[in-house]
Amino acid sequence: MQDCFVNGFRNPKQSRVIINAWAIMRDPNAWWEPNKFLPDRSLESDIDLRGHDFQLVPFGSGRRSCPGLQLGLTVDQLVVEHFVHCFDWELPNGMLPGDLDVTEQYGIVQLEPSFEGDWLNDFSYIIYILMLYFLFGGL
Ligand code: HEM
Repeated sequence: MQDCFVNGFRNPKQSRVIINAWAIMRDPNAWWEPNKFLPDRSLESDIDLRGHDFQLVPFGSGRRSCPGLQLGLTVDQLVVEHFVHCFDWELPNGMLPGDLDVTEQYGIVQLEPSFEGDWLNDFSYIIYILMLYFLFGGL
């Protein structure tokens, strides 16, 4: 392992580098009206989310990208389909979508169990363990 330079910035060996996907997703050079929630922007797009187009990297890119990509996409789709199919959604007490507080909060998502609560309900953690089980033949 060696130090390296990226765009003139020195990265000492063994540095931990965190890609700021939030900033990439809000870069006006990469996205039209980046601060607006426009799901339709994906309809006509040929941007690849498997790590080949760097303006959209939900699963990372390269050798350490997410091995659960296909499972993640499948499960997400199934969950949303079931939610839409099984429930009638509405906001309470005549609330309008604009009344919802969707203010962002600063933070980093970590994949680890919550030992304080009912961690069995932590769906991500169970999926993660299953993935390890299948990958390494049972841990
Ligand atoms: C929509 C769902 C998911 C998203 C958005 C997601 C996203 C990510 C991202 C961004 C990374 C880091 C990639 C990097 O460092 O470049 C990652 C790594 C990883 N993900 Fe996922 N993931 C998802 C679902 C899953 C699932 C379902 C599993 C397991 C069944 C999984 C297992 C892993 C593992 C083991 C790594 C570490 C890979 C490594 O460091 O070599 N992920 N994921």
